[in-house]
Amino acid sequence: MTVNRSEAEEKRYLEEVVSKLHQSLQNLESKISSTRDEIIESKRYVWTNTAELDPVERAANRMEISLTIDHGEKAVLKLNRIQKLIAAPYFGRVDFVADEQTEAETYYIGVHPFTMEGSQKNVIYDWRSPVASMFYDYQTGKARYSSPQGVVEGEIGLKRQYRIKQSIMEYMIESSMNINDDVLQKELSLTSDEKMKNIVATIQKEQNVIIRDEHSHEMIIQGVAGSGKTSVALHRVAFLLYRYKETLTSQNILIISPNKVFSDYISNVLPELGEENIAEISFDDIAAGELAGLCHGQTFYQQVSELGTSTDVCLIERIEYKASVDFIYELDHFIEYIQENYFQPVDIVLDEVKIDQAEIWNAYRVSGNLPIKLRLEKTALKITGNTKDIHGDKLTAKTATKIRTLIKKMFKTQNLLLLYTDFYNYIGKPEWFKLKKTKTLEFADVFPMVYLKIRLEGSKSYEAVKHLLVDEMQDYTPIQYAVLSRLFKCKKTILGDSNQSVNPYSSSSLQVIRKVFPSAHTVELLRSYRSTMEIIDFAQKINRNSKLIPLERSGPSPKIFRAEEADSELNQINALIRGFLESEHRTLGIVCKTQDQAERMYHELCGGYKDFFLLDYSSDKFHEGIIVTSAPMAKGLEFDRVLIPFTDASNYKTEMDRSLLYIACTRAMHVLTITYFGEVSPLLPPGYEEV
Ligand SMILES: Nc1ncnc2c1ncn2[C@@H]1O[C@H](COP(=O)(O)OP(=O)(O)OP(=O)(O)O)[C@@H](O)[C@H]1O
Repeated sequence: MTVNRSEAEEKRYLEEVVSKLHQSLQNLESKISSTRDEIIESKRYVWTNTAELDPVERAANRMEISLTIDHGEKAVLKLNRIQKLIAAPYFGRVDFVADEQTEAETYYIGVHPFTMEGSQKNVIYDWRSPVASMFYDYQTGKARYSSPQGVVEGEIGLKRQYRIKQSIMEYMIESSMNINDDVLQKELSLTSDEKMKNIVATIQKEQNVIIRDEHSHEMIIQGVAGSGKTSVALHRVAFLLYRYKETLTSQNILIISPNKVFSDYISNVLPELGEENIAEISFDDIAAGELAGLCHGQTFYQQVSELGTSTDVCLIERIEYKASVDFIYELDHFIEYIQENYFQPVDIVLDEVKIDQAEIWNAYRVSGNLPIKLRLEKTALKITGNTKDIHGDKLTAKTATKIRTLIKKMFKTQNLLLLYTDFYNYIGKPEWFKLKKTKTLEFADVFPMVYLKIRLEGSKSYEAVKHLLVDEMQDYTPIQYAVLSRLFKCKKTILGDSNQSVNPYSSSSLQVIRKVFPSAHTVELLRSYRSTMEIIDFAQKINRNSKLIPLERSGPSPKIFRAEEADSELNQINALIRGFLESEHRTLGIVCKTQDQAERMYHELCGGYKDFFLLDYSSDKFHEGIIVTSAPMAKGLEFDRVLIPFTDASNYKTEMDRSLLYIACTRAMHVLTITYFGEVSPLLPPGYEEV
């Protein structure tokens, strides 16, 4: 029998669920309050009876207090979830009858699960539960899901989606009406939030496959702009934390993110899903940690800024070479070469001890494929362990230390900078290694150096990390991935879009990344959710990706405004800002090509507006309001409206500029406007000029 068939019945049922939730909330509140009293009382007891209690009793009391605190904290967590559920208890429903059963079960699906105290029956199922997967994977008709007991086959008789706000049902949609698109359209037409939000109510089938994948050791997600890569990766984390709750905690998951603003922007998603946030680190942080005390390096963004203005072909040549897969092979060859040729043993004659160079060489040869320093260590230990002095006695500690030092010195040099310089001599291209200043590397040399260091010394391990997320994969070179593989042996989810590189000279295509991770499972996301069809269409004319499928959501056509004079471009921008302030939209991104241009723009407009912010490489917060920034910084973010200034032919002309322009355009959800003075950039499509 189908329960709650009509809308009126659904509304009544919702009231019933909300009332149960309130009841549960009250119970929890009184439980928390009595737990608090209990803790205070226990502490007072220990405090006032300290003198009489023996150490065992004191320890037992402390243990009891800590257990009670633990229970209290769990109750507070549950209380927070119940409070959220009261506002929106569930968003979906499936009625499913398993093949061997006669009656359909009704499953209401929400962000968190809910069971009344003392009852076995779930009132609300967690969106990550096995049965909830059918909500994302099937319409009505034949369906199946995998449970820990095996695959369950059957039929979905009814499927519904709801939008509930402040405990009130705003709408409910039946599955027969192409629900996904309808509900999605409604969700996507809303104005942006200050932070990225969860998408549990509208996860799409192809996204669900990625979220629930349990088997891939490495998963690569190539997705077009706005296809939900970042959202999906975060939901995947939430799913894995649920699925492997016994062995995986948020402390075991690390995300390599492009910058702090991006980390702040995504920081709401996991807490919204009831999970703790995960730690983040940038590639620059990893390099700084590995090279601490040895040398400094230019950062990725400093390199991008330099390339924004430099046309130094030698610099570009150096960057391109070091961003190739062949470069890793050559560096590996060099490391093999020095292993064989830089170790030059000689006879040791010292303190009544004589060791033949052949013996040392043998010990070195059988010391295996270890990082060079460890190999030398092992060789030295082996020799000192096996050697006797001329009287047949074991070596004294002092002599053994001297011999170990001598053996380690038989390796030509362990100075990293010297070794790295030697590499370029070895390949016959000494001119390809240039320091920016004393002990400061160009960014293109930072990760080769880290790689060399790991091969020389071994690596500081990140063993606590059991799952690594890498966002914006296109901006990382093969050597960076080679470093990752050595530092992180854990499972990885790697995501990005090859069309959104902020540095085309060192970007990695999907094919290249697959060469580095040949056994990775690769998936593509082709549907774009962020921008209206008009904005997607415009962006596609700048950087075509024939595979991209826009979601059918319409809005105003992008506009290009030409300023009559240099000064009037600023007037035009002020008028567009006023238009934004009068609209219902909450975020406007003024996205310049470079950080210098963004700073200039910020200072020219500053003072005129409140909620006006500059996002630069040192920023760490994403704000609502008017945000002036550069395309490299805006990567990964989104705004209701985007305004791209200075799009004249001299500012946007190279392939790198094309990529930056594409990134800037695809940050817009609803409105895109472009301004310029002089000659329009040839990268912009014709037919959008406002007259
Ligand atoms: N299934 C979905 N339901 C609702 N919104 C979605 C869905 N998938 C993606 N979105 C929305 O689309 C927008 C883009 O998502 P996200 O930033 O995760 O995409 P991305 O592929 O990482 O983008 P980019 O590479 O362009 O930075 C976000 O507003 C996100 O909430």
